[in-house]
Amino acid sequence: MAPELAGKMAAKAAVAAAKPATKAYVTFLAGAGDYWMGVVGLAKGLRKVGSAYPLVVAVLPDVPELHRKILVSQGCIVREIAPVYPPENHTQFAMAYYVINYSKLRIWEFVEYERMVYLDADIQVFENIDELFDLPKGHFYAVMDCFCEKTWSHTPQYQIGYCQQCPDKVTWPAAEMGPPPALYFNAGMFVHEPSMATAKALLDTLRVTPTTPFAEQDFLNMFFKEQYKPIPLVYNLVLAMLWRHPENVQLEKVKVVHYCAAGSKPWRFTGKEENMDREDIRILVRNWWDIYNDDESLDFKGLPALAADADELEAAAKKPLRAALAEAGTVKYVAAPSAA
Ligand SMILES: O=c1ccn([C@@H]2O[C@H](COP(=O)(O)OP(=O)(O)O[C@H]3O[C@H](CO)[C@H](O)[C@H](O)[C@H]3O)[C@@H](O)[C@H]2O)c(=O)[nH]1
Ligand SMILES: O[C@H]1[C@H](O)[C@@H](O)[C@H](O)[C@@H](O)[C@H]1O
Ligand SMILES: [Mn+2]
Repeated sequence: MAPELAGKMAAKAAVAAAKPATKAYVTFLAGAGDYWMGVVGLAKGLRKVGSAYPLVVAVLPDVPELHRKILVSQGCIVREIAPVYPPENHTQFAMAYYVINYSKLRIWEFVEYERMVYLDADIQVFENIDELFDLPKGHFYAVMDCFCEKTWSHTPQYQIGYCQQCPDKVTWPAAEMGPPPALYFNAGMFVHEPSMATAKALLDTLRVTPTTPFAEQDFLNMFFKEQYKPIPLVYNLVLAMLWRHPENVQLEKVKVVHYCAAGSKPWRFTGKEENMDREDIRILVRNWWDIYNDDESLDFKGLPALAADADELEAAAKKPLRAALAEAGTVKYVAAPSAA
């Protein structure tokens, strides 16, 4: 190659490398509680599977400085967002719940990214899912939910035993109840395209939409009804699928696990809640910890002053799990590597 051309190409490559990524994973963090551990686990999981894109963490103002520093030390891009309040005149006792969940809508404002894959902090990625960034644009991609858990008892679906995961088991009684409900996704994982126009439309619509039990999840389902395209459940295994629809699950093919069933958050797992004593659940929780405890990667390196505090936080958060595993006697607990 002519040296001139090679030089030009090298210059072009340097410009491309210097350009900020236009694709990124994004998660969301609220409060001073222990969800930061979920974000750390997720950041490590994404790194472990060799994701080519960074993890942006949208944080509410109430996330303590220490937690933000831990996330930065894990390679995350921390972005503060303004809280989104639910429409006026709605149940005050549930205010915190709604503020937390509706604030997720701010991620449409991250317009420096053309495409993002949103993942809840209670999600772990066990295989590379970068291919999701290449899906055709113009749609909203997410995995279909399951209606069989008690959390759904307020819905007609649950009351008649209908679930979109097995629509032939109990067929929808269209004669009495009208057309079946639209396909409904779990909002713990989705692929979206940030846009100020969409962000504005979301907030404007929210202002005139009554709150509902599944907060932003119900809202997004309503808002993106026409654009929604289901993707295979390997991209968001809602744990209840394991006992509600085992015939639909091939666990060895699952790439993304969503620890959303009651009592399943790995960092506060006790194994005592319903279904949590299952072997598959215990293994999935252990797999999450294996990634969380993996110190091959960034693991608080370079922030020695903060490490002591981080250790204290981790030790406190791990107590229930250690006790549960010791009790069960099935899993050998491996202490977290030293943060120093
Ligand atoms: O104190 C909290 C609570 C929640 N979160 C963030 O909000 C996300 C959603 O909360 P959960 O994961 O606890 O909720 P679930 O997965 O159990 O519930 C489901 O319903 C919710 C609304 O009811 C959301 O739609 C959520 O994405 C969906 O999977 C968390 O992952 C986390 O990213 C925090 O940071 N701090
Ligand atoms: O189906 C799931 C499940 O029932 C969870 O417990 C609930 O938190 C989610 O919002 C829902 O989508
Ligand atoms: Mn979740």
